[in-house]
Amino acid sequence: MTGGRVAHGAHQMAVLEGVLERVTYANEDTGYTVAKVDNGRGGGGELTTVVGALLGAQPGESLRMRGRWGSHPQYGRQFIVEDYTTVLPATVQGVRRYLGSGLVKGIGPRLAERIVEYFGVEALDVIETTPERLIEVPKLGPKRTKLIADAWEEQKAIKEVMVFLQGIEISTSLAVRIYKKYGDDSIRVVREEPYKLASDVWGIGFKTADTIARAVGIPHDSPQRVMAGIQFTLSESTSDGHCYLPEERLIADAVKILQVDSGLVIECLADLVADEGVVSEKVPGPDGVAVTAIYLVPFQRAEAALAAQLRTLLRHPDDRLGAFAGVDWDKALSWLRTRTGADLAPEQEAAVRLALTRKVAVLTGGPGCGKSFTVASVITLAAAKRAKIILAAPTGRAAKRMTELTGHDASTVHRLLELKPGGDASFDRDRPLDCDLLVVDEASMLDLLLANKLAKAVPPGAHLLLVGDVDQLPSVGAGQVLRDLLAPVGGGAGSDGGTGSPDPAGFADATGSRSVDGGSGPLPAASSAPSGTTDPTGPLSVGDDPDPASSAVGSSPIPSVRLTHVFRQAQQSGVVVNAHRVNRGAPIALDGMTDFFLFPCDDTEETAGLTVDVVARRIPRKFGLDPRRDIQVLAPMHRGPAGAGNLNTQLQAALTPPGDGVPERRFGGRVFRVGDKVTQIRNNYDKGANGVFNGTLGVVTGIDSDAQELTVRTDEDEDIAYDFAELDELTHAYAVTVHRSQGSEYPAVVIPVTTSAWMMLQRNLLYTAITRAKKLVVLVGSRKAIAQAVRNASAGRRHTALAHRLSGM
Ligand SMILES: Nc1ncnc2c1ncn2[C@@H]1O[C@H](COP(=O)(O)OP(=O)(O)OP(=O)(O)O)[C@@H](O)[C@H]1O
Repeated sequence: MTGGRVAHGAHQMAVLEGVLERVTYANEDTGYTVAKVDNGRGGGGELTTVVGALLGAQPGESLRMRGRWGSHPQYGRQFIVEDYTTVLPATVQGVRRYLGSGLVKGIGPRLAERIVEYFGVEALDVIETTPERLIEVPKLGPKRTKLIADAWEEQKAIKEVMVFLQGIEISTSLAVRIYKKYGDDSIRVVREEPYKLASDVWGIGFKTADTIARAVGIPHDSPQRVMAGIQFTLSESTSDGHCYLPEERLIADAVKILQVDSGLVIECLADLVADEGVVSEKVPGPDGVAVTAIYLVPFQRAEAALAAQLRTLLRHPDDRLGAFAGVDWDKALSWLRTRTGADLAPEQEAAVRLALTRKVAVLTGGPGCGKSFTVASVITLAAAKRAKIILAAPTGRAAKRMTELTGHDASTVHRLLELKPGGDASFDRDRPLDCDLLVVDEASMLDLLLANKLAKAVPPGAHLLLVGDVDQLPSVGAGQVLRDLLAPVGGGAGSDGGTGSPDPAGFADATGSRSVDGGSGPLPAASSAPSGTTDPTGPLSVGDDPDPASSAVGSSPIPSVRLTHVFRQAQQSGVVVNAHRVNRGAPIALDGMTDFFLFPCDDTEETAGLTVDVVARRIPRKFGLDPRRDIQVLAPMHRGPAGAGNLNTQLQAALTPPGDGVPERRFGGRVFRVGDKVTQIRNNYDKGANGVFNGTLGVVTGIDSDAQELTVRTDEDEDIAYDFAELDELTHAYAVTVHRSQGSEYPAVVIPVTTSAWMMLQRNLLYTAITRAKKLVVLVGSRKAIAQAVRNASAGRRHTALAHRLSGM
């Protein structure tokens, strides 16, 4: 079959068969691939160049490609592939390559060699019809024989589905996923309900489902298509951070995406609302005028539930930190001073009191303002009262940092709640967490869905303290929870500082053996209540703050404090100073800085090259930092010459180049090598002890072609195995986008800023990037672009109604 016959058909369509020898280039976005095929011509191993959509084909596979011959001005004669199928090879050489390519789990190149040596060209036949004979191969044990037989059976079952799916141009890895999801029902689902794939199968979105639907003959204006398209439009908008879309905007966007009449969209939208496929609700829009908001169901439920739960928590009559209701704060704080060795600033003091006396509270502030110090103080006081404390953060890195700063164990929110595939959590309203105080750091990263799950799991009577910097980029997922919690209602000024009247009760001794019963004392938190309130748990709408020290966040329904004072130590840091300058719109200061640099460069491509040089040579030389471990490139965008994608390619070439004995594995347009810095790009609940989550960083430590596995040692020191077919869950992480870096800190941060990223040049983006650095920031790029970013404070507004729902509390 690999005889290299070339048959010319009508319209110059030709068929080429041969073994895929190697992939020269593959664009993972478009699937465009350039590869070399051995079609048996020229004897001396001369290879034919083929180009086209070959994504998913692996070296070693025998391909039957349809297409036409063409000629490239530079590369000469080549075969342009229209479509292809995988065929079984018929020569010893082909069988060896096929078996050794990793297609069959349990067989790697060496074992393939041995099997083919023994059975010759019959090897595939033997595996197919009498797999038990494999045991005849020297040193092949019964266990391995069985493994191979099973893997082959699975392959066979998948094959029929594959043939069908490949016929409609679905890549092998997607076909495997479709098969895993629906099994023998796969062909029916694909034929009759292709849009179901978009919601059921990771890696298939509306666009792919739409292509499949077209291929199986679903009409362009079928209601199935339009409804799926409306939901897709909403789900796209949630990726932009919106929780809902105003009806008119949804219709306009859906018309554009679907290319159908608005009348049809309006009709199908009405049906969707009636079928509860989406929720329609009147809410106040950005300028206060009511709009009809259309939500995907989970987002509307989450928004309503989160507001309701915060209200329940805030108002609940029980108080698990009731001891603090009657505490003598002077005593408590002076005791605290003996433990920490420093006085709290007045605004920090206000925050500490708020956290311990109000059941829901928010602490915000920029770098160097002492958020961590304040949190540590809250924890120290609560621990002295033997409170059960839980600490968590949205990312593993943030949790690790919280542990370091407080000396108490912190976990990720995902692990804390034991989130499972599909999004269910072990802990929720029916089975709340066992704690008196839950502190969540980096709360700006909490998206609506996660915040809702978190709030649900807080036991009534416990305290929830959310800590974060509201000026950071909002969460990657939909919503802007922290910002909404701080949103002022009405025109009221001042935040509430939670100041309380002194209580005669003394603070617990250092051992915490004596607990203070505050039940009979006045409730300090009520200080900000409108006078005359009788609600023992304090008011829900907070009035002016009598404490001048805490700066105004505005009168939000959720008690909050914003720290504004930058501590002296932090003022020495160029990173902190410039973060604050950027945040208030002042130009970046470089004079005399020893930890903040700019390498000016106006050309985008040169900026990329310079960035690589800074990471691979300049910083390591001057600061002795390790380019992989200590330095992180944070790019405003993924695309473009100075985007994270291209920088990853260049940084990989500089830091982890190909070499003899460096194992590698190609997937799509990427090559993974041992030593590569990588990151997980989806939540996978099946991996590791408790799942591996989007954003987890790691290093590739092994590539095993027999087991068809690549191993990654994560930042959390866990070894995670990836089947070769799962490598689309990983991407290189030498450079990541600023959005992906949220909640992480790195010793050194390098930020390429070019005018070509103009759309992304926003103040909170640059601010977020700078604040990720612990010791060193190097900007590379255009002064103009940097100035533009600093000026542009118009952070895109997100459509959410959480603030509105909270204001109704
Ligand atoms: N009350 C205080 N008295 C003296 N120094 C303080 C006080 N509070 C904070 N600091 C110091 O100021 C610096 C910044 O504090 P911290 O790290 O807590 O702030 P932060 O940058 O806001 O925290 P994070 O960004 O981790 O939330 C630290 O060196 C800290 O020790």
